[in-house]
Order: sequence, then C-alpha cells, then structure tokens
Amino acid sequence: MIKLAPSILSADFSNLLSDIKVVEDAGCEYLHIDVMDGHFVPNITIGPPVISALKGKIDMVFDVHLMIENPDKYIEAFADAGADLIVVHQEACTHLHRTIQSIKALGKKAGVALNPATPIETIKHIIHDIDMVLIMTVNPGFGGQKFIESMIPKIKELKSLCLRENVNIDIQVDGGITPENVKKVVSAGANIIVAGSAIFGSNDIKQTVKLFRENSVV
Ligand SMILES: O=C(CO)[C@@H](O)[C@H](O)COP(=O)(O)O
Ligand SMILES: [Co+2]
Repeated sequence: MIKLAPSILSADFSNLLSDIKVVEDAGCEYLHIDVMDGHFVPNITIGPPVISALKGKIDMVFDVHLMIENPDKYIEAFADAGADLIVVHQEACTHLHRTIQSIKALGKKAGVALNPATPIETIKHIIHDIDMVLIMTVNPGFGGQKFIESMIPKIKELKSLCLRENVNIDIQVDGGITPENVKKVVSAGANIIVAGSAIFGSNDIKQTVKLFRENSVV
C-alpha cells in the first residue's frame, strides 16, 4: 500500500488550511511541506511559523522537505514547529551522519533527499541510520515540472540496496508524479508518493486521490 503526500506548494496559500482539510478528508497520510530558502534552490517558500500554525489542526504526518543551505542551523526550529519527519538534502550537508543524528536526537524521523544528479552510492553508508530516502524526480525548486524518466532505474537501484542491506525504509518520490505515471515509480520500489500540482490542481481531489491509489496497485 502506498502513502500519499500532497505537496502544499501547489495549494492556495490564501486558503491553506481549508485546502489541506480537503486532502486530509480524502485520506492522504502525509502533508508534504516544501521549505525553500532562495539559496539551495531558486525559490523561497515558508518556514516554521506556518508549520506551527497548522500543527494541531491537521491529523497527518508533517513531512518537512528542507531545500535549504545549512539545514543544521534550523532543524530544532522545525522540530519545535511540529515536523514529524525532517528531510535534508545530501547535497546541503557536509556532515550528513551528524545531521541525521541530530534529527533523531530531537525524536523525529530522518530522511535524506537526493537531487536527480546525486548517486545512490552517496548514502550507502548511512542507509541504516535513516527512516526514508527521497528520490527527487525533478530538480528541486518548483512545482509542476516534468518527471525525469531516468529516475526509474535510480529508484530500482535504491530498492536493491535496501534489500541487499536488509533495511526496511521508506522510498519517497517527489516531482512530476501523476495518476498516469504512479505505477512506474511504485513498480520500481517507491512507497510514499508526493504530488503537488496533480492533487491540488485537480477539479475533483477525492477522485484524483482514488485514481492514484487504484493506479498504484502493482
Ligand atoms: O520539492 C518539490 C519541488 O522542489 C516538490 O515537492 C513539488 O512541490 C512537487 O510538485 P509537483 O511536481 O507534484 O507539482
Ligand atoms: Co518536495
């Protein structure tokens, strides 16, 4: 069974809570919160105050995707704001193992994201220390981009590594995922599906969520 993580980047920010209520009512399990700093990625979004304003009002896993430089500086602030899962980019962490340990010391789940050009090899030695790997299927920074097909063998490579190392962690995919291509990523090994524009841009969110689930049966 997959878990769905709608990305609020594609929600209506002037109506954020009610937009999120719709995906919560539709049964989506994770709330994917894209944090961008204008340095690591060429876009700026939201920070801890927005997360703490939503916390307590929404019963979903708060999945915080940090697309920021120097994430160590802000991990505690995101943990205090209500993140359940904190995802840092491999490319933004000089001492990735230390960063993961500091997320876990705060009692939060730890994930590591890989940009499309970053090899699986770079996380081989910390695979036992994390709860999730996020395979970016677009270059981070914006919603509504086209899925990069060459990420399919990369997901498979990660799945094989997990099987070889006997670790049972989540594999999340993020970027350009739709009801049309979800089966491909799930067949390759993904089990947590981020979708922004495909869900919030839909006229019938309940139906789109249903379609994501039906089409992901492999
Ligand atoms: O992290 C990111 C983009 O950097 C994503 O979470 C996007 O927000 C997903 O949006 P869609 O590609 O599904 O529209
Ligand atoms: Co994201």
